[in-house]
Amino acid sequence: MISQFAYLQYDVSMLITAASIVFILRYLSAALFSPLHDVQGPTLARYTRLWEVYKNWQGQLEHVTVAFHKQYGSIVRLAPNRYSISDPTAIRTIYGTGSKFSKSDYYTPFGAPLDHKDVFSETSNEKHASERRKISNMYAMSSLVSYEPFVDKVNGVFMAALADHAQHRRAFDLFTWMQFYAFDVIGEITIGRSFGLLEAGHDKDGLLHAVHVGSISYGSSVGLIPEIHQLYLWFQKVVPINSHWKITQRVILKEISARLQGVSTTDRKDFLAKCIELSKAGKLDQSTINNVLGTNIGAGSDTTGISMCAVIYFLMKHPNCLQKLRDEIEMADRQGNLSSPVTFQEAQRLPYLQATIKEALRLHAAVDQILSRVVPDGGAQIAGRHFPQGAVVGVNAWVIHNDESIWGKDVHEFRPERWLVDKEQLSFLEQNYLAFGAGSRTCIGKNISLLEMTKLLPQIVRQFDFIPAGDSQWTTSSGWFVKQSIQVKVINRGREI
Ligand code: HEM
Repeated sequence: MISQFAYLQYDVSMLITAASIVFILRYLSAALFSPLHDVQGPTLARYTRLWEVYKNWQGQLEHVTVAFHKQYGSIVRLAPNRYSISDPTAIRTIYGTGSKFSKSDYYTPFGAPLDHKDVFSETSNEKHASERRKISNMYAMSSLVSYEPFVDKVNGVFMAALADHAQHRRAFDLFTWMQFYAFDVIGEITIGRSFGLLEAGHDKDGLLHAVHVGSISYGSSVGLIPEIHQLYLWFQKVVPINSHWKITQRVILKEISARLQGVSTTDRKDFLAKCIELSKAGKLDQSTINNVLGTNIGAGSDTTGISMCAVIYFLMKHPNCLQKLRDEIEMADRQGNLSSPVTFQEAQRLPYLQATIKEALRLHAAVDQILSRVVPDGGAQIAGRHFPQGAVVGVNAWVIHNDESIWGKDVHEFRPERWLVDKEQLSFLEQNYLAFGAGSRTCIGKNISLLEMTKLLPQIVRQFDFIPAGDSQWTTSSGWFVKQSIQVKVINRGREI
């Protein structure tokens, strides 16, 4: 009996050793004999995806990627089969019209754990195109007018919160409050009610935490080893855990059911109302509705919060730009070109405001990683070399926005004026601007975020001065989104639009 057990132990250890050798040999041969074996990057990234997972966990991947491009040139290896490209021509090749590159399975863990994927996490180009067609009208410029009253309402609450901070000379974290603002607006626009974060002054229902942990942190790390996601989904079926995704779903399902039963207001033209209308016309099914509402909350809140925080931060650090913006707003007001509150249409006619937003997002793009895509059948020529099909490639906004050959010697300076150029030069800059992504997978919610930013900023900069309440430099931490942290105070200038 004892000797049989010893044999069994021997067999098992032999098996483990053999499996490990096969595993290591597979990795080594892939690293040494791949047609891309000579692409440079951190040594560990040649053999394992864990290097990028570790860097993502450390929260500075955008800076690390920029630094590696400086060291190694236009192609940098991030993992055995993942490459960051800094050559501007790659933007058209990878994301341009008619491109056959598809999203890599990095995106899958960001989506709902359902067979029916949302537009953000769907990897098939065909399925994505059909899903996006069904919902795009709700995000179109023509739909924005119906969302304006919701933005105005939350803007009012936000201005009151700032006035209260000013009156009590209270220091607060700028990003956190911009995040409260952005979540409250997206709540109003999407499900018909604000999440009440500005009024509460804290993440009262744990929604921000749930989105951060369940979608962003989870997606950005598990996306780098997506096989884990399949295991997690299987595990969830066996052990019914209270996942963070379920927390956001509960909020959404509660609102849908209230609306269908006529408990909540039905005369609003928000996303929920539009989805129900489309569903009654047989154009949307239940899971698409859940996906639309969930994606708005997951993809449309932190991004806008980060971007608003960036605009205010850079204006605070550049009083001359702040003054130019104020002059533009006051001039428009004197000429009778600004209503109270400022309409989206009026804000679009404020060129310095538009330039300021673009410049802030250039220097601080919300997303820290490459927008990864899979090289299609037949391979592709990118940045002067052939990539075989199946290789994962992408351009990182932080890298391209730091490229001196595009933006000039003052690439690191905050200078909104760089956007106030003739049509041809502007179109060149915009082709190299990735804050909202590019091509068929470009941000569907861009106009909504611009609606929020361009309406709120004139009000804020006119009425308040922001000053650092401690360290004047923010700190940042990334993991798909690059979130900031800085304590500020506001001073009420006593002027209102
Ligand atoms: C300033 C705010 C925003 C920024 C910086 C931003 C950034 C981005 C970026 C970079 C992408 C492309 C991702 C990729 O290719 O991998 C994207 C896609 C997306 N964004 Fe935004 N976003 C913002 C606001 C919003 C809002 C307000 C919504 C919804 C209300 C939204 C919903 C989406 C969706 C659904 C996609 C996927 C589109 C597709 O694949 O067809 N975003 N966003």
